[in-house]
Amino acid sequence: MCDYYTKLSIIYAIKLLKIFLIFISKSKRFFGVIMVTVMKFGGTSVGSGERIRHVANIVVNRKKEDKDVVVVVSAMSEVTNALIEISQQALNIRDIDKISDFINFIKEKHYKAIEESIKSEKIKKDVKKIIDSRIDELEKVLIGVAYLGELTPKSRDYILSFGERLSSPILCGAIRDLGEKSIALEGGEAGIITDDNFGNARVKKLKVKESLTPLLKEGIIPVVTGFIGVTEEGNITTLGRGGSDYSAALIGYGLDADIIEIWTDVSGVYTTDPRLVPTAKRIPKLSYIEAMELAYFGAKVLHPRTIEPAMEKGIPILVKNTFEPDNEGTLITNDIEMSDNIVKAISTIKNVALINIFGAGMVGVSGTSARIFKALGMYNVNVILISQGSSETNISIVISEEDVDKALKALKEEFGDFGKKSFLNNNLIRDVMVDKDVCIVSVVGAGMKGAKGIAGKIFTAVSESGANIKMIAQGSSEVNISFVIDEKDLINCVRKLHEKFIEKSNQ
Ligand SMILES: Nc1ncnc2c1ncn2[C@@H]1O[C@H](COP(=O)(O)OP(=O)(O)O)[C@@H](O)[C@H]1O
Ligand SMILES: N[C@@H](CC(=O)OP(=O)(O)O)C(=O)O
Repeated sequence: MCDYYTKLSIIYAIKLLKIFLIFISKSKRFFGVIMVTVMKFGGTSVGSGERIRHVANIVVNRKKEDKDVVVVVSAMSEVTNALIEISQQALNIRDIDKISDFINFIKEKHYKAIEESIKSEKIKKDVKKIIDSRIDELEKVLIGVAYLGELTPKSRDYILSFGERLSSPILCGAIRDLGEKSIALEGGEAGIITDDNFGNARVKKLKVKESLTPLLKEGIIPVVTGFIGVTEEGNITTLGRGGSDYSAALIGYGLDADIIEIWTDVSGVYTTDPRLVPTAKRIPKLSYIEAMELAYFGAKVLHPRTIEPAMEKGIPILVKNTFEPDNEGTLITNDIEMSDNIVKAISTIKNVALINIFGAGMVGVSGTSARIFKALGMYNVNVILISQGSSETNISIVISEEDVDKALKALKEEFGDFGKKSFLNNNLIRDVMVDKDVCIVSVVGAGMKGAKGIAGKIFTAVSESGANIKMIAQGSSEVNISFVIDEKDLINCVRKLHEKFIEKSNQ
């Protein structure tokens, strides 16, 4: 009996708490504080008209829960890759017929999406008008590239921006079709102002609050292009591949959002890429630091720069599956959830190169590393991993494979010609060796901090998988150990680590 009354009072206490929380949220709104959810949908989530309509339904349902919603959308899947390819072809082959074929393909794809996602003839007509004018603009730029035989980083970014500038009006139309007010905006119009580092622009200013708050106050759902920003001079920039997640984080930061949701094609952040290891499991909770390490070291589900703005303001990030919206996904916050597993996840980066810089001349010469990194920085070469031997005769770095030529040029300019392998030449750098068929494997988990013997166990498992470790680095955060192996050994190595540290969790 007593049990019955205890249960009843708990139920009533929970109900009262819920009412109290709703009251707080409504009164916040009453006092002019906007409660915002930023929802970012990736390329696969808007990969067809049917999917766009499904996404519009998710957005509209959220709006009906009395939430202010800002949507950030990527290009339809494969469109950004196709834009990269055609811009390169316009430059190299300079074939106008190829450009016409591409334009027809893009037009058909987006027209089909409009037909499938929007029912109202009036809205369809409005959206087609926008799409027509953007595709016309795109065709002119591509023809310009072919005639001039010139593709600058600035014009390349302009071309790449069309992916998102075509998908956003369609999603906006589909939301309007479901009865909500919506406006499509470009990243710059939403207040993302960047420097002019085309291809990988950095944010200079955020005017997100000024741009979006008036719309939210009128009950409008802004649909913002992910991936792109604008310079103060008005040139479109891109934020790096996969950068729409970062756009969502910037908008969340600018609006002091309550939550930033990343809607994708998997049910959250997994213990490793589920495409690589089918037994990978969803991680229900991650700390910002763990998520940052995973994203930095290749977990494609999150763009590496997404975490920082959210972390700075303590805004939770929730990774959700568009095709399984009831799945809880992964919640990323400041809290460090200690699980039974010391190792929480494994991520990988392919298409990298290991550069080994040798030279006995480097011993005791202060500032050599600084000169190496300065030289690489001048050529915009991003260094992913660094390791220096204690003898100081060797520094190893890992960079993106596509940056190798630039890196060699930078080092030659700074240190003169190397390769003359004699100490008599008195060169600071005696030789530089490049290993291209390698990849990075990173093992991440907050529990690794201070855990004795974990590195030994990891490397034993790596050797059991048959892989040979070529370089090791441990980040200063101590929640990550990264190493380089041959790319051919990648799958076996990751599967072995996953089996040993995650599936059989007796670490
Ligand atoms: N640890 C991981 N957890 C989840 N997904 C991962 C992980 N590592 C890599 N991925 C890959 O990231 C993909 C989602 O990222 P992406 O293709 O950029 O999605 P979107 O188009 O929605 O932005 C997944 O399909 C998955 O294969
Ligand atoms: N469309 C851009 C930006 C992006 O973030 O896309 P996605 O969300 O589909 O990864 C790209 O492919 O790089």
